[in-house]
Amino acid sequence: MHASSEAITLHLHPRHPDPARGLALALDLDRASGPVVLDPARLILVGSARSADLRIDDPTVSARHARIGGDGHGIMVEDLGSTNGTYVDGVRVQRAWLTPGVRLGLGGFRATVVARDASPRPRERVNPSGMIGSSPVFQDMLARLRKFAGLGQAVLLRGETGTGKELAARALHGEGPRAGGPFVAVNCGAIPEGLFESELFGHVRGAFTGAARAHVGAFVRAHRGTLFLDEIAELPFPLQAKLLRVLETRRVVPVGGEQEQAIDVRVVSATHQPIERLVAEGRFRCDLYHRLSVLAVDVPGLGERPDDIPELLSHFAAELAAEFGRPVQLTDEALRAARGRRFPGNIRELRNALLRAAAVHDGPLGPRELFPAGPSAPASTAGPTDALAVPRGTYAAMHRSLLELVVREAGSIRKAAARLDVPRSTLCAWLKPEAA
Ligand SMILES: Nc1ncnc2c1ncn2[C@@H]1O[C@H](COP(=O)(O)OP(=O)(O)OP(=O)(O)O)[C@@H](O)[C@H]1O
Repeated sequence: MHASSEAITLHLHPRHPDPARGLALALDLDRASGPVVLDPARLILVGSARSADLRIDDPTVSARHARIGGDGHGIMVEDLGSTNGTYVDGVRVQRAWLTPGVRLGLGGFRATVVARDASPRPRERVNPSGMIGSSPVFQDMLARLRKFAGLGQAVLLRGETGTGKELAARALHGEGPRAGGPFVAVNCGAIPEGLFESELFGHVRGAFTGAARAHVGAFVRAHRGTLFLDEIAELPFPLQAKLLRVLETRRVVPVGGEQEQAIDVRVVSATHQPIERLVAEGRFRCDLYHRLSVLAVDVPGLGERPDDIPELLSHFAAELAAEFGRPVQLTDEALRAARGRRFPGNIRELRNALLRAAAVHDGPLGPRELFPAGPSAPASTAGPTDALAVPRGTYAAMHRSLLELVVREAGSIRKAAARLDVPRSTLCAWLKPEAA
């Protein structure tokens, strides 16, 4: 997912600025020199360029990354077309007010906005990375994320498309000890097969035709931070072995190069595919799967937390109101209708429905404005979607399909192996296609 590649950039208004406090802000960069006071009467240029007023020496920060300054009402940050984006509480923004307590991200660099003269304090325990939702299933997931954030191990995020896996990855990064390091997101589903190696590990100049310049790979860019590998199931099979080697040796060699480079990276990966089934079918390496899923988090779809839908809609309405500079209101009827609807594209689909409605209609938005295509099948009619059909073929094929069924039922190969009382490696071997 793609907060970083979304077509729409929000002009976010995270909280209404309180002029009394909003004008007395400082930026806590976690430096020994203490927070940098933000002068409401002055615009400062923030970036990695030597000439920047506030220089941040970080490879993910652009030379002229953002501008921060007062406009008489409060202090704002404005992205200046940076490569890796400006984030407020985990949401990519073009422009946003800064208020005490918000987490400002410049590329992979993180800083906290604090009230001037206030000593930096840990953020109150609100949902991390601006993730909205109060339902028990969602709060359980957040509790898991918080617990895992402090650990160094790899995390696999599983969940349907649009459920917030990238936000969850950012939360793992932002709430953990690597928060000051870079967060680098790579969408494995969007990289042409021939470029994978170079994207992940980099290449030296002249490594292949067209490689006129050296390229720093994602692993090196994520050094001391987090590498988010989205759509990990799309990683071509031959690359899976290479990725495994890098994870085991903690060293990368750029394409065409000889020099190994040590890397210290936490890998968080995500998939909306039934990855255990892909492992069972021999399409995803079992050993890599185990490497990536030391810890796993299931990000619930909206179908599992319909009670959060009104809250999410109200949150997005407030964001859009700030962007459009006019109120965006939803009727109670619209909120009720949304709660009873299915959203296969989950939160992304929900937000886009509101965005479309708010762009077209000025007044309060009812069900008809929000869902002009008419009612969808109510949420409760969603039947079982992907029951595994066991083929009536050869004994070997049926045997494998039944094992796959056990893996899916159990939720992981490890659990399935425990249920069958066989070592994990044995189950992996049985599941290989050639074993059928
Ligand atoms: N809990 C949440 N609260 C507020 N906004 C959310 C939440 N979860 C997701 N979003 C928003 O929904 C959109 C989709 O989220 P995200 O890209 O993280 O999903 P994803 O699961 O990674 O999607 P994909 O599988 O398609 O890559 C984003 O705009 C994100 O900001």
